[in-house]
Amino acid sequence: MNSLTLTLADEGATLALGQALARHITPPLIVHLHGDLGAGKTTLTRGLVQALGHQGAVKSPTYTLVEPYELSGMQVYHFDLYRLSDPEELEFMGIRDYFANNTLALVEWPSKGLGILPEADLMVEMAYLPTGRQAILSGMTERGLDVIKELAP
Ligand SMILES: Nc1ncnc2c1ncn2[C@@H]1O[C@H](COP(=O)(O)OP(=O)(O)OP(=O)(O)O)[C@@H](O)[C@H]1O
Repeated sequence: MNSLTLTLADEGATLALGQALARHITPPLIVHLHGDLGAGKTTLTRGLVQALGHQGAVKSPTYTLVEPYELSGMQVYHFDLYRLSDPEELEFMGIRDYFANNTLALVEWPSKGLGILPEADLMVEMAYLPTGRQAILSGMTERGLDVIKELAP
């Protein structure tokens, strides 16, 4: 199975998916989070980051581009590239240095970094449903496919 389609009835279900991901993720892993404004990308990230042990709030780093966390012995970077006007800006911030061995990278709006942002292991596409949200998870590499296998019911 290369992908998994899930219906998330409410915010709690999105948080629970983040928690489930936290249980099955081993770094290095790059997760791209696609979806319109308000589709639930930050909520999913919050569930994941808090399940890894972060106690405080999790906000989208829209202006700072990246929020770093050190959790469960790994380096976690939460990117929000919404305000990136040119993918070249990622070169200036030394993007490659963020994708080291022990790193989990969660990237909102990866389409803004096209061509420079490293490819995803796992792609998550969030979309609106008449009630709630849908999440489609796709494994893009062996490492990403392993996560899908673990998550599959
Ligand atoms: N499965 C769900 N059903 C209904 N509402 C949800 C669901 N998941 C998250 N939400 C709600 O959707 C709203 C927007 O979520 P969130 O901020 O995570 O979106 P986002 O994709 O990060 O948006 P942006 O691109 O603007 O940062 C929040 O109020 C959140 O509680």
